[in-house]
Amino acid sequence: QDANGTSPSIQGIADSTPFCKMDKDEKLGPGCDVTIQEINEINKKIRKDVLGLVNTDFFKYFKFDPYKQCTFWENNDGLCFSRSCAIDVVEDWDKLPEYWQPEVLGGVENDQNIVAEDNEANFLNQLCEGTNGINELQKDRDLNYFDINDFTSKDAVLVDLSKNPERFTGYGGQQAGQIWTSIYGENCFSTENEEERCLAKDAFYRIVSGLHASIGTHLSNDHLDTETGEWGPDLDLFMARVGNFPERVSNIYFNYAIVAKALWKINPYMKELNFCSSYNNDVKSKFVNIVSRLESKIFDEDLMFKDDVTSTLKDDFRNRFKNVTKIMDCVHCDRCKLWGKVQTTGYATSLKILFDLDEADEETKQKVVDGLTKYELIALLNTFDRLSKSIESINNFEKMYNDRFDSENNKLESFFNKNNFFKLLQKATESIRNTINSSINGTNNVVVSEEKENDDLIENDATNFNDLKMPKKKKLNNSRNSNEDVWSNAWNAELHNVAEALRFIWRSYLDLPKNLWNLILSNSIKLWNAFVGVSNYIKEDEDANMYKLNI
Ligand SMILES: Cc1cc2nc3c(=O)[nH]c(=O)nc-3n(C[C@H](O)[C@H](O)[C@H](O)COP(=O)(O)OP(=O)(O)OC[C@H]3O[C@@H](n4cnc5c(N)ncnc54)[C@H](O)[C@@H]3O)c2cc1C
Repeated sequence: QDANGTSPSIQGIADSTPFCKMDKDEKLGPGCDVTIQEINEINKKIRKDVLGLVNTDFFKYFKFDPYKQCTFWENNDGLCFSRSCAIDVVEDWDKLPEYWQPEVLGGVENDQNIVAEDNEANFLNQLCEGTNGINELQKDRDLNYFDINDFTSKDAVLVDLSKNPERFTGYGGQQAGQIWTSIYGENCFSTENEEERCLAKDAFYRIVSGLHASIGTHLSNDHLDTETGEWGPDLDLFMARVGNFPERVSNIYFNYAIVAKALWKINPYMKELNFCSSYNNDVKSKFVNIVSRLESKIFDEDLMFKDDVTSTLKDDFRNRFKNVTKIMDCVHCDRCKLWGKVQTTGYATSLKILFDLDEADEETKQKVVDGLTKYELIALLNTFDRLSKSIESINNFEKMYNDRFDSENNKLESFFNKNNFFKLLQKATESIRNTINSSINGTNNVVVSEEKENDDLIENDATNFNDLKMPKKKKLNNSRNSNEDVWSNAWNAELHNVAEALRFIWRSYLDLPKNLWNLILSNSIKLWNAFVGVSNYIKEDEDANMYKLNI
């Protein structure tokens, strides 16, 4: 055992756990001057505010079109019939809080139909004081990494995200597999510059894999136990989907860095916009509180798409990511589609802010910041919350894993180190070996050896078996040496054998008259029976056991 009391074999197992394989003090990769440990610390500090923010009335509503056609393959008809796949849409406007009612919001007449017809876009715009807050949907589509039609469709619905949590839905199988394959398949860029392509490919893959792993973390963290009917974390599922793959865990942190940097980058402009202050002062302070904990070094977006040569690559990247957001239309499970849209739009917004907003250039500022829609902001914040929640869950799963690992180690240790079956078996084997040796060398050795084993057992396990009453140890006279014992035993045995033989002869002489008398009597009876004819009636040599009862 080492200084910590851990046996080398167990230490070896501990070193090879997936969590140990992750170096928490190593930087997350090129472009990220931050470690997993540092992100854990940041996340702990801001988690409460992030949660508070996504539950405010501004950030908890999202608009999307669940009926939009899948444009990537035909015959995409199919439905997820599980209740967990369904979404609850905001329909009953009367039940919304007073400040959500149309007459309070910008003097719209008390006519719910107007709100419905105008689409909720108008409704939400007024929530943030229209032009004073977030601008109308941006028409300049070139800069977008998502499909802007998602929010202009007349079939789009408004959903309260807090009432439709991202969790296990049961969606999976071939359809889900096809979606993931298509998404990963978008990671294919055409450029001569090998280095740029590698960086773009790597970033694209990490974003998609981080999204995939984050979804896997949520569905494992909020999983339905079909036996008890209760929702809760499933450690085995998490390990199978994410925990056993340090690379996937690291990609979640990478995505956290990307979205955090995008938030950091728009922070100065949020102040300018006097963001939604008229409806909820708390929102702004929470936002500022979160962003003030983030640092610029968390992600260096300048490493990618550095010069003009890369602008084609950037366009390619943008179009391919836009495809990822559109592939979400092919998802059969509405709940998964909703969160898929929220998060891909959140990443799309981050990429736009990171790669197209040049703080030194007023024109890009106009294009990017002033053009941000509230849906992008809602998606951005909610995506950050999803990642923040994933990181919280990963830390929680790590604790669960270590607790289980420790308790299994303890069991393993006590299994091998205490007086368990295998130890007793080992002792029994030694004892048998000694017995065999003793029977070859002499009988007393067996006794001595067994006694010694008993003594050892009692002494070694005195602490473990205090409650057990063991028989008193026999004290043996060990003064004679073993050779003397052998000869004296042999002599005594021989004497004993001779005495027994003499006793047998003497006993035979004593019994002779009685035996002679019995013999004469038995033969006389036989003769008499023959004389009177009984011998024909009973066959004496017949086995008595052969008689049968004929009842
Ligand atoms: C957009 C979308 C949203 C979804 N949302 C939900 C949801 O909210 N709730 C829910 O219960 N299910 C959701 N699903 C389904 C879920 O993601 C899985 O597809 C499903 O649980 C089946 O999992 P699986 O083990 O078959 O492998 P999948 O997760 O489907 O993965 C397929 C293959 O991809 C590889 N892979 C897995 N994870 C990664 C990773 N992080 N990085 C790189 N490669 C990886 C593995 O080789 C794996 O075999 C969603 C699916 C999609 C496409």
